[in-house]
Amino acid sequence: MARLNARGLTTARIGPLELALAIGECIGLAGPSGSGKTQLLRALADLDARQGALALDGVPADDVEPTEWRRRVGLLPAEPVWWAETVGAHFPLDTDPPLAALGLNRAILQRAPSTCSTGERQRLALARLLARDPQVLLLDEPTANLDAASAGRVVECIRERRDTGVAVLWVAHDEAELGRVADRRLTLVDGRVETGEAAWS
Ligand SMILES: Nc1ncnc2c1ncn2[C@@H]1O[C@H](COP(=O)(O)OP(=O)(O)OP(=O)(O)O)[C@@H](O)[C@H]1O
Repeated sequence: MARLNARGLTTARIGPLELALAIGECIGLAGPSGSGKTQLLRALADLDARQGALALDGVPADDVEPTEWRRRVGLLPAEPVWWAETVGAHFPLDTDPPLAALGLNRAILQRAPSTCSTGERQRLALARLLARDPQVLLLDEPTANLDAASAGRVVECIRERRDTGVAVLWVAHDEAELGRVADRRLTLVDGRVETGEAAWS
């Protein structure tokens, strides 16, 4: 059974398309700018109006509270939003976010988000997402603002989650990065899945 399954998924800008993301699988999603990658992630996270069927571990999205669906199917946007005064206020209570694994010091939790660098905020947004323990990770260019060392930490962190059964959909423009992280790759063109390749190295 697929961890995340989409059938006939259609929004104003994508589809209809089929997608099956297996337990412990990382699919790399490529495609030209404007092809609909972000829109696909948003549709899977149930953030936009859509048609078609979505299911998580066989349970239809319509049978799951939208907030619970979004906790289980976690989206890391390309431009994460910060609303509270301190970084720490964005983290759920009683959780242990993987800050050290992402090269971040706990002291950063006391700071205002605006005082953090773009790359720090990108990793903090990932830590915030992982702290909620999603079963599916939808990652929109998660290493776009990072140096090689930080990007490597992100890759390791996501691999560890994948190895525990989390399913990952990883959007990137960098073919080499997708080659490193993805079990297989899909390409989106004009909102439709154009190619699916067999397993990468
Ligand atoms: N709210 C909106 N109103 C009108 N058009 C939109 C809206 N949101 C997205 N689009 C359009 O939908 C298309 C797909 O956008 P999307 O952000 O999914 O592309 P993408 O593949 O993620 O691109 P990139 O690689 O540049 O991030 C684009 O042409 C975009 O301009």
